Amino acid sequence: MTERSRRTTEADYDAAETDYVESRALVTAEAEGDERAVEAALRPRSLDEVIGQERVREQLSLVLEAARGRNRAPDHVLLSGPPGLGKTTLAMIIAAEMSSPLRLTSGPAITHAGDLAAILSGMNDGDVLFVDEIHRMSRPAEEMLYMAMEDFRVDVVIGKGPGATAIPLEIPPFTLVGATTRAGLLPSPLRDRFGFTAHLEFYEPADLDLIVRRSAGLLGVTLTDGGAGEIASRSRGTPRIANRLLRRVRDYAQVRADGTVTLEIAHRALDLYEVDQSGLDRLDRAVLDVLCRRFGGGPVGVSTLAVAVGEERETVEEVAEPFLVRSGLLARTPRGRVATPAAWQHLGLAVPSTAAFSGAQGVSAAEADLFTDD
Ligand SMILES: Nc1ncnc2c1ncn2[C@@H]1O[C@H](COP(=O)(O)OP(=O)(O)OP(=O)(O)O)[C@@H](O)[C@H]1O
Repeated sequence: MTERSRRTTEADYDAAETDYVESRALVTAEAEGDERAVEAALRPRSLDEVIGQERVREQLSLVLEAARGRNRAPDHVLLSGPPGLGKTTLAMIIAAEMSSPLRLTSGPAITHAGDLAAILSGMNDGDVLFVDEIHRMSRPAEEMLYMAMEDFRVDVVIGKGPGATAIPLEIPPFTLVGATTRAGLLPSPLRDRFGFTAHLEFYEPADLDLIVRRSAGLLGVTLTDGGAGEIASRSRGTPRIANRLLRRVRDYAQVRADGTVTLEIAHRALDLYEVDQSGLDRLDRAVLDVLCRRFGGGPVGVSTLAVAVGEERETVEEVAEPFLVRSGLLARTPRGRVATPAAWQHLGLAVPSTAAFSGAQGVSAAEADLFTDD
């Protein structure tokens, strides 16, 4: 295991432990101004506390209950979906519901097969291993994982070339929970080894409303119906954003008003933070702006778009794009990303009669990338 991955794993593990061992340390966390700790304290702890995602919740509850009944580790679970929808939360809940320790790591931290072997060799019967961003694991580690998932065994290769020897290493039965924002990037041998796959969808405003109210309760924030609704409707279907906006609106209410989050206060605060009525933030608007004003509505490749807005391709692709597509403002086509008529209207621009969107067929991000040059 490399020093970097050891540090990542241990730090993550410590963070998970802290989440679970300590009670909801909101007061302390808040006093220390630690936003990450506040976020951790807002996480639902059991499936019953999870709001929305009914189908995933029901399916997962069945998988876990059956495993508990058989007194066996549940099948490996793959969670996919855009950031902030609750993948880490669900991984923690799986471990908690199985009363099993949780180990956390991430794909980018596993740079060598040896890193993975070191993690796996420290596992105990029934442990849950959470690998975030599993699509970013190195190829040799990925191949080692196939065998570990299926046979609970890995071959650790010692040495190089003709003198190399493979030492088999038995691993106690464990449950792998993989999370990915890009399920399409997972090679099918890996995808097929997950016994249960759940795709998390963006949340409906009514669910976000409940999430905002629950978090406000935990944070001790007084909030009116209008205030909750306004935050929910600007949260881009994402609980993490709902919680973040709630914290910013709370700051505004505390400093500029009497502390109560009303519709008016939420409205003013979110305008100040440049989150518009549809929940689009600066990056979303920058993507649409560049697409319409600089590239005439597209089609344009995602890498070009990312350079034009000064962001990483992954950020545009994984953070901005899914919400823009879902909002009907952007389409992925075989020739590149295209602004829809609604995007022009959203920016207050006239829809050009020659808009590239006419007749555009929406395709998945992976398909769109097959055709574009970036
Ligand atoms: N269903 C839910 N009900 C209530 N709160 C939720 C729910 N899902 C997520 N949250 C809240 O949203 C925050 C973000 O969730 P989480 O970290 O699990 O997302 P994620 O999908 O793992 O994101 P990333 O991929 O960026 O790590 C959590 O702190 C949690 O409080």
